[in-house]
Amino acid sequence: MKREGIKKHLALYFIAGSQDCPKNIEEILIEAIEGGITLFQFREKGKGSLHTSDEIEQLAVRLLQICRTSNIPFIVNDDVELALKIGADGIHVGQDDAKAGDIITRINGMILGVSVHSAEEAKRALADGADYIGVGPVFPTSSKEDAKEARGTAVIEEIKQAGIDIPMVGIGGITAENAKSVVMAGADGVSVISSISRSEHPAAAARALKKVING
Ligand SMILES: Cc1ncc(COP(=O)(O)OP(=O)(O)O)c(N)n1
Ligand SMILES: Cc1ncsc1CCOP(=O)(O)O
Ligand SMILES: [Mg+2]
Repeated sequence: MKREGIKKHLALYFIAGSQDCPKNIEEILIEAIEGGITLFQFREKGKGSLHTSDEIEQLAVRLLQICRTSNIPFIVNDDVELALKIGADGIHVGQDDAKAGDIITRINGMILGVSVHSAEEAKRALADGADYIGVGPVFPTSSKEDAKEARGTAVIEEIKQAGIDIPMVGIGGITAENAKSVVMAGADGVSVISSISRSEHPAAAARALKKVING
């Protein structure tokens, strides 16, 4: 699945690691899938995350199995080796991670996502072979300790206006209340952590987001 094929999966892109989940992450993922998420990223990092590589790999495999039974593509954040080892569907890297241009030859057609914060970075991600970009933080977030300043939908609009043709999601502080503005600005979908993972009812939270995005 490359650029055009990925667009439909970007509609509601759920990201989580155990640190984001007040209850069992597997239960939350199952409920999020019930609610209609279209893509999942395993992002085990930051305060409260698992420590050992064995624990992380075992959790990744369990979550991958859940996604496989529902045909939800499974993306690994940051860790190219883990993505390759467990046979993930894709890898997501940021500007401070392994460089997209360097890993593209190693990932054998896996989906490649890249985080960008400007039109310039979006242009480079496209040239490096990224299948999609994550743009943000759009709104302030508490889920990423080293998040950059939130820039609203301005960067999404800049990328669209510059004619950089690459599938994209907005990320950071997105809720059912503000998701529409992200899609209206030109994103193909939204990526969320806490709106789903910290909801008392993850399925209902995903459903509410989906309704706004599709509506
Ligand atoms: C879809 C999506 N967009 C952006 C990010 C952020 O990636 P990065 O800047 O590398 O930060 P970390 O998530 O690694 O802390 C993402 N993970 N997913
Ligand atoms: C991983 C990441 N990258 C930019 S903001 C962010 C965190 C998004 O989490 P939330 O949806 O809870 O604001
Ligand atoms: Mg990263």
